[in-house]
Amino acid sequence: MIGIIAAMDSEVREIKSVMEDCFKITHAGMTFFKGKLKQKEVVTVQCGIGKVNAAMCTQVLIDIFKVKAIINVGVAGAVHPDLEIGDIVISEDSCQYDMDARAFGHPLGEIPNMDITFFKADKTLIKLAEEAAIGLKAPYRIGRIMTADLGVDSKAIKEKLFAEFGGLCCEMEGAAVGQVAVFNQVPYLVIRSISDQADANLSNDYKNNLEDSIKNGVAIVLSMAQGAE
Ligand SMILES: C[C@H]1O[C@@H](n2cnc3c(N)ncnc32)[C@H](O)[C@@H]1O
Repeated sequence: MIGIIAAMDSEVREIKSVMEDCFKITHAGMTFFKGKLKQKEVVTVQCGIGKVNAAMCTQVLIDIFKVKAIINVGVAGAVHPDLEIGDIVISEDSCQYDMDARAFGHPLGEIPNMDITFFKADKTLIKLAEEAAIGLKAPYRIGRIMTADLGVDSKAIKEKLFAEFGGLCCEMEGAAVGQVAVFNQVPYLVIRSISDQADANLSNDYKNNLEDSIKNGVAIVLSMAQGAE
């Protein structure tokens, strides 16, 4: 069983529309759709926006649904200067850049007393996603995804983030899924499609590109399901 987590309703709707034998289970206020995607057993869920929602949802997928791998799909703001709207970012790892315990002597982004800043994604899932992107001729990059409970709409913030962490894009769930998955030793991957440039045009970009960007990300997940053993 593979868990697919998305923050938003339209992402789940896209995936659900191609699932078979689908039924609904509600847990912790979230609706899980269990069924088959290209013959693979999957459970798809809308976790809502933000790190706490994403973390809660990931733990439920692991404990209740016993998933063997987790894919978080969604949209993100571009941080790497060469990324364009619609491009795909595949996580090599992820970090929580709003974890700031520097006042207690810990580096920015490090989870205090746990000695970890970057949550490594699963190599096999990375390869599957890359093959899917190549197959779909979708422009993609593999690299770091940066997560916080913050919508980034400033060139200054994104430049600071790039300098500090070298991440490709910013969003609000990936590294929360990453932390829970890594601590539970469950393979995970984040796939993001760029919906905006994380700058002052955020609200316009986001509104105009959301639906197309969502489709790009979901297409990768569907193609991965097709290709996986
Ligand atoms: C608002 C939703 O879209 C993603 N998202 C898309 N663009 C950005 C951005 N510039 N900053 C933060 N999150 C973003 C988040 O992950 C969240 O789920």
